[in-house]
Order: sequence, then C-alpha cells, then structure tokens
Amino acid sequence: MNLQVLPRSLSVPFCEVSQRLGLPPILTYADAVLANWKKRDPDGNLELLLTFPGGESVRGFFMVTLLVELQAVPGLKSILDVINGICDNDVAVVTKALDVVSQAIDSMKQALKLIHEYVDPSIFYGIMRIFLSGWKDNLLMPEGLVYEGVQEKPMEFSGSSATQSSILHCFDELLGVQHDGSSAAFLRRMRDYMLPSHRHFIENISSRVSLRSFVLQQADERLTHTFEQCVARLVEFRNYHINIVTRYITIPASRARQLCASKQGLAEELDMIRKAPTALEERGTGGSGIMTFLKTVRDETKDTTITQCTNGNQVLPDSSMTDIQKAASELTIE
Ligand code: HEM
Repeated sequence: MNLQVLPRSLSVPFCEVSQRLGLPPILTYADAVLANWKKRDPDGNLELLLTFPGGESVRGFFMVTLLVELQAVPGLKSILDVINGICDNDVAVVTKALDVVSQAIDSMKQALKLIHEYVDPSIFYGIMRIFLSGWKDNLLMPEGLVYEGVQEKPMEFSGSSATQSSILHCFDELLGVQHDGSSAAFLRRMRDYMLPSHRHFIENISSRVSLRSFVLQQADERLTHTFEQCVARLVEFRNYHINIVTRYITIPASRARQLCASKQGLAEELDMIRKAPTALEERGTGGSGIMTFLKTVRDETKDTTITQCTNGNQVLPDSSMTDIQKAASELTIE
C-alpha cells in the first residue's frame, strides 16, 4: 500500500489550529474564500492572502466567489426579519423581508456570471481543481492521508467546495427545501467543513419556524408571490451554476478525452488539459458525483414551489451567456 504522509512539522500545528477553529485539517471554503482576502487600499479594493498555481484565474475564481457571498449579505440579514415577522404574525414584515432575500439571490446570480470574465476553463480544469481537491472520495488518494504525529491511521477529508458555504444552506432551510438521499447526506456532511457559528446559524433557522407553512396558512397573494419568486430565483441560480459546471468541467473533460485519443490540438491547450487527472473527471472538488448531485438539488428546490406555475413567475432554464457582458459592466473586481 502506497500511503501518502503529511510530515509531522506540518500536520501537528495544522491539526491544532484547525481544532481551535472547529474546522477539519484541510483547505476549506472558509480558508480559501471567506477569510482569504485583505484590503489593498483604503478604497476597499481586495487582494488574496493565499493563492496557488493558476495565475489570474485563481484570483478571479476566489474573488468572484467572494462577490457572490457579498451579494448574499442583505438576504442573510433579512432571515431574522422573516423569523420575527412570523413570530409576530405580521404578513407585511415577512413579505418585505422575503423580497430582500429574493433580490439578494438574483444579485448572487449576476455576480456568479463574472466567473466567465475572470476564470479560464482549461486553467480551472487542468490546474486549479487539483489544489482544491481533497482526500476523500478521490481515486487519486483512495486511502486518504496520514497526518504524521497525529494519528497512525490515514484520515479522509473532502476538498474545498462552495457546498461548504452557508448561504444556500440558509436559504434552503428558510424556504423549506427538502433534500433527500445521497444529496442530503452530502450537503449535511459539508456542514462539518463550515465554521461552527455558521453551522449553528443554519440549524437555528429551521428549528425556529416554518415559513412555507406560514405562507400556506396566510394565503396572502403578495406573500405567496414573493415566496414563489424566492424559490424561482434559487432555481435560476442553481441552473446557472449547472451551466458553469458544464463549461468548466464537463466540456474540458470530454475535450481531454478527445485530445488524448487523437493527440491533436493546440500544444498549450493539450498540455494544460492533459495535466488534469482523469480520476477527477466525474468528481467535484468536494467529491460529489457532479451532475447527478447538482441536478437533484436543483429539482428538489423546484419541488418547494407552492403553485407549480405562478403568474409570470415560471422557472425557466437559464442559458444566458449573453448576459455576462451586461453583468460584468455592473459589477467588476479591481
Ligand atoms: C469554475 C466555477 C465553478 C465550478 C466548476 C463549480 C463546480 C461545482 C461542483 C462540481 C459542485 C458539486 C459539489 C462538489 O463536489 O464540489 C459545486 C457545488 C456548489 N457550488 Fe460551485 N462551482 C463553481 C463556482 C461556484 C461559485 C462562484 C459559487 C458561488 C458561491 C458556487 C456555488 C456552489 C454551491 C452553493 C454548491 C452546492 C450545490 C447547491 O447548493 O446547489 N460555485 N460547484
């Protein structure tokens, strides 16, 4: 057996720091995105603290992800207003707060579009994914990793993935999106990779109130419409994200197979894409079986809708690559 070992000088302090933070000893989303920035100047322009091979695409990837997080902030804050509104039986307060959530999800989608401006698919596929991947459900490291001086038995941890962001977990809990089976298990496991305060916040949302029951019970037209719009926008976000995964993983994976078979293509592209381990083809950096997982989660979101088809609020698949330029002119990273 060919065990991979992290030397004692790294593994011992890494595990100690991780334990204090309440995080597993691997690069998590909290390390790579949430805490990986500082202000470059008083105007608030940001730069990364930690980077890895992949040049400007790495910076673009983390910065765009951070922008998506930033757009979510008003929506996250409004969750408390929704909960308080339900406790006070105040339909107007709940509707207003839910409208902020809905707008936040839409802004997140606009920010997500920037990924096309700043991240090169072959660099993401060929270089970056290796650094984001972990040692669980990874055929390249089937035994996991030995943390020397910590434990003799190898340990397995998932790589960094936005599934470890608390945002969509919060919105799912608020709207009552029910995840089942392996997708639910994967999402739940990803909560172990979040900061404990984020994890507790998510758990608190669902244990407080049921927004969906409140909406059904009140049968208020505006409230129902706003709830439906939130669900529709969450589906749209997930649809757009699936498009991204197609462009950044599915297409390069099939191009890699094609190039390796024919040995033709531009030398640079060939080299970049060939570097990508075939073992990671079907896996996200978090280790999920990509498309099945993402489409299941998207469909479970659709199922949350109260009226399958509300006025002008139908959930349509989003393939609007042409919107990217528009979004980029409104939101830029400096
Ligand atoms: C090149 C860009 C991206 C690619 C290729 C990508 C790929 C993936 C993959 C493969 C998964 C499945 C879980 C896993 O195993 O990792 C996933 C999950 C997820 N990603 Fe991304 N992602 C990208 C950018 C982003 C960005 C910028 C965000 C925004 C914060 C994001 C948000 C999510 C969320 C929330 C999930 C969990 C699934 C869900 O709740 O719908 N992703 N991503």
